[in-house]
Amino acid sequence: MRLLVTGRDGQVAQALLALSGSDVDVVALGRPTLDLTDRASIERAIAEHRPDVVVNAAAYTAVDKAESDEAAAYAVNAEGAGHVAAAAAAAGLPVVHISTDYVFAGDKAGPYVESDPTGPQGAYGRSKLEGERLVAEANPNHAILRTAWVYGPYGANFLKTMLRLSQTRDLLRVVADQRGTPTYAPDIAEGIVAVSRALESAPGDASKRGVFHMVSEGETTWAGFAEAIFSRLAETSGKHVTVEPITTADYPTPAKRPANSRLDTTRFRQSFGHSLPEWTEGVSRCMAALAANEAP
Ligand SMILES: NC(=O)C1=CN([C@@H]2O[C@H](COP(=O)(O)OP(=O)(O)OC[C@H]3O[C@@H](n4cnc5c(N)ncnc54)[C@H](OP(=O)(O)O)[C@@H]3O)[C@@H](O)[C@H]2O)C=CC1
Ligand SMILES: Cc1cn([C@H]2C[C@H](O)[C@@H](COP(=O)(O)OP(=O)(O)O[C@H]3O[C@@H](C)C(=O)[C@@H](O)[C@H]3O)O2)c(=O)[nH]c1=O
Repeated sequence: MRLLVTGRDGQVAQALLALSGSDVDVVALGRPTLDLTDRASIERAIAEHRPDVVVNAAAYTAVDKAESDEAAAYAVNAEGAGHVAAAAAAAGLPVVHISTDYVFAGDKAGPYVESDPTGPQGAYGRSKLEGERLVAEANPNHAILRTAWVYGPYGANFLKTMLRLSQTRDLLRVVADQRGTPTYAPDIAEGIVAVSRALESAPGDASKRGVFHMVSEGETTWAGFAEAIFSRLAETSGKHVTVEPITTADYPTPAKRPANSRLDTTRFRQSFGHSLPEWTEGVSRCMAALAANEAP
């Protein structure tokens, strides 16, 4: 099976590339070769590489910047995602599209299921929600995978920000009233491959089409995530960093984040017979990969 992945240098795209081997062939293309705002560039890539499934892992992910740059976020996350899905549809191919917990308002008491009403709190979430709509409209043969709090050895993410800040600080203030599930990019990549195989091998199966929540097992807060990172750092390097739990109000940001980002993964697990490991396992694996210098 060959996957054409948009966004070559992203966290998820890099994790997919790392899986490329005899079983799955991954071609990942980014700008300028493949630009989501240029549908013809996507069509050219499909014609040249002849994939079995197209995976849209490219996105405008600067959550705060999107507040003052909504048109740019919309061009990539909404219209661009629609272009990817339409180009795949024109070639008769399924599309796997990655979306986010930030499509929800975050005011539900329990974990969100796929059919819950959406209510994005910021420009990034709005653009991603519109992307979901345009993908579904352009290509019925789609799986939209909502994930959350992505981190990994490649690219920019919260775990790497914590490690960077710990080089100069012994105490970090981190919000403890936003709940969700950190999800390790290599586990997301495994999930995408499982979904892609299902789309390819079960062409008309509606149970494997639509929106799915795909995050690691378990849940925590950003402060809990930071504590897990620093407890492993202490084990491996002896460096101690204290996490001071604070409220969202204590950490003002341009974009409002959902207080509850928890996603119920039942539909994903039942439809694909696949689940992602506990979030704490990913933290250990990521720290080990970084310590072994497996990624920049
Ligand atoms: N990061 C997270 O915490 C979460 C991410 N997601 C979603 O998961 C997916 C993957 O995210 P992640 O791997 O973290 O993303 P990254 O921010 O690591 O990478 C995004 C990639 O998209 C590329 N890109 C941006 N604009 C375009 C464009 N116009 N054409 C082609 N490529 C473009 C960027 O390329 P360049 O280097 O050129 O800018 C970059 O390589 C996205 O859909 C995201 O919305 C969902 C939940 C959480
Ligand atoms: C760096 C830092 C952040 N925070 C808070 C701010 C925020 O509420 C939370 C996370 O901050 P970040 O800006 O790193 O993460 P953020 O960019 O909000 O992450 C989001 O990215 C997009 C792409 C998604 O789709 C989401 O699932 C989610 O992963 O942690 C602290 O409390 N203290 C700190 O020192």
